[in-house]
Amino acid sequence: MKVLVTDPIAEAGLDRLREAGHEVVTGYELEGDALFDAVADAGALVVRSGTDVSRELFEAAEDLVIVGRAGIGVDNIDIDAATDHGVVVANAPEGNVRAAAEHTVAMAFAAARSIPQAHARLKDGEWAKGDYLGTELNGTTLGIVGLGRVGQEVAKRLGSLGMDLVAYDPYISEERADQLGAELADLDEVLSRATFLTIHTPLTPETENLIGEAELAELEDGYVINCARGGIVDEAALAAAVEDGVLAGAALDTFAEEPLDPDSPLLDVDEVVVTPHLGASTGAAQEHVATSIADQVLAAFAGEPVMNALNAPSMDESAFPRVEPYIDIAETAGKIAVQLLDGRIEGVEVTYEGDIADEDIDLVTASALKGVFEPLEWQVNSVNAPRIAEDRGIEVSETKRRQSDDFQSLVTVTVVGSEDSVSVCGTLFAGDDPRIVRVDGYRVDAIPGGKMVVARNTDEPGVIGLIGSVMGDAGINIAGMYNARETIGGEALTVYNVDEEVPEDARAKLLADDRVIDITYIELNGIGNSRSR
Ligand SMILES: NC(=O)c1ccc[n+]([C@@H]2O[C@H](COP(=O)([O-])OP(=O)(O)OC[C@H]3O[C@@H](n4cnc5c(N)ncnc54)[C@H](O)[C@@H]3O)[C@@H](O)[C@H]2O)c1
Ligand SMILES: O=C(O)[C@H](O)COP(=O)(O)O
Repeated sequence: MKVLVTDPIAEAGLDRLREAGHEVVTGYELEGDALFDAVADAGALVVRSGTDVSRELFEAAEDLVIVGRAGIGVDNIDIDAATDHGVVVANAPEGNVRAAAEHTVAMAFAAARSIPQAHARLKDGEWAKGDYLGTELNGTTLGIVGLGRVGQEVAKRLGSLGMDLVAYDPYISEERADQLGAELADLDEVLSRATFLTIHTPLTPETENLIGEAELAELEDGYVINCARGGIVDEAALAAAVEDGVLAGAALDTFAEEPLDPDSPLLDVDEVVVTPHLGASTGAAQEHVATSIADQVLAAFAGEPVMNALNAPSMDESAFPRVEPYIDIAETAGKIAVQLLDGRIEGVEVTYEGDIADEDIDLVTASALKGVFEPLEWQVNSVNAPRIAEDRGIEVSETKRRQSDDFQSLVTVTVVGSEDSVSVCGTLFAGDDPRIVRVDGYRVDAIPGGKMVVARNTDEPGVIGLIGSVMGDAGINIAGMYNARETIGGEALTVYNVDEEVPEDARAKLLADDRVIDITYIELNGIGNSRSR
């Protein structure tokens, strides 16, 4: 597969992709049409914060399976569009946390002690010792906005340097804050108590311009440090507040527009320290995020769960072997069930019985939905199948039962229609042998793969013979046949695994016989299921 890498990542990550046999194409300068052309045949796109991964880009990227963000922030990626296009978005949320926290600490000291300014003057030959009277961090209060991964690491470091910690984060528990020695408070209180305010939230509609002119004024004579994302602090208001002496200083690593405009007012204010988004730029952090993303790209290519997927079910690696067979079984069951249903789909129920009920089954349910929607939709996969259900108002439910009467594990996919519903059950026999064991209430024993015919007919002598001879005349080899009936002389259902496609005319010939109620032909491998009833 082609992996397009549009922001620089560590060589270790690129090597891992190459060693797995993929073509790695780097295009750090790509923009506009050139970027769209380059992504057109890419299976994966790997980015940092420098690439705008827009809806238009997804539209141009027909083969794209995954966008890997070698870092944390995904505000440059349209995740909604990725989901619509069935593309997994994954990031590397752990690898650069300590680097970002250390940079934040460095920026706090840089602003408090005017290190860059004094350094620049001394380099110019000026001994400006009398011009700088710094602020001690020890004994002052640090206000933390966003007590997530980076915020917590900053709390540990600056707390241990003697700062009092007060944090604003509506999504963190009191207990966790306590463990860090931080007091939780609302934003106003944080602003009124803090001398240093450090920002560690993602950029979201909720956090955009969270810190504007009014908030800065509350921070009276304090310092703002932003190593999270530009746009959370209003840059013009910040420049003015420092310039006017409302604040003592600021230190910024991230900006609303990057690269920062050389005409930005921030650059005109001496007490504003800036770095060009360097928080994650350490060798260790870059190697970590690059290899993490490479591994996730390889997992996506192999159809395995992607560890840090943001828009797809993810799964613990150690659980995957136990769950993997049921992913295919559920997809097949969904595919069969939907094709046996008459009328509109109103809901999909997936039931897990036995050992499988103890597992993380999000991916199995997503796969069942993929099976249900695949005959109806192009480009459906386990990423966008839950979205398709939601968009269409199709209710999805999961039920788990630890007991299973007949099987060690059983997965049942029920497609609920406006008038009727159809259930298909699958299991794994000993020796990892997958089987469809019930179709619409009939006990069968069919292989869930290849080409399949499900026939419903009246239970009379000669019908199976008729089906066999029509198939034989059409040159179709029957590999397996599983017949079940309601009552003697009632309705019967037979599942045939066949080696060749069953042509339209053969199906028509069967349907012309009154004893045949319906014939459904299903191709289980690949898109292009056809159905004839
Ligand atoms: N400068 C850099 O190079 C660099 C490096 C790493 C991370 N970052 C950025 O740092 C930020 C934090 O990263 P992280 O890994 O700690 O993320 P995280 O998701 O672990 O933590 C973010 C925290 O913000 C909180 N939050 C969300 N909305 C909030 C709101 N409206 N008000 C208050 N709190 C809110 C969340 O509850 C969460 O605890 C992100 O923006 C990330 O992109 C920058
Ligand atoms: O969100 C992140 O991971 C950091 O901001 C780092 O961004 P970068 O990978 O573009 O340096």
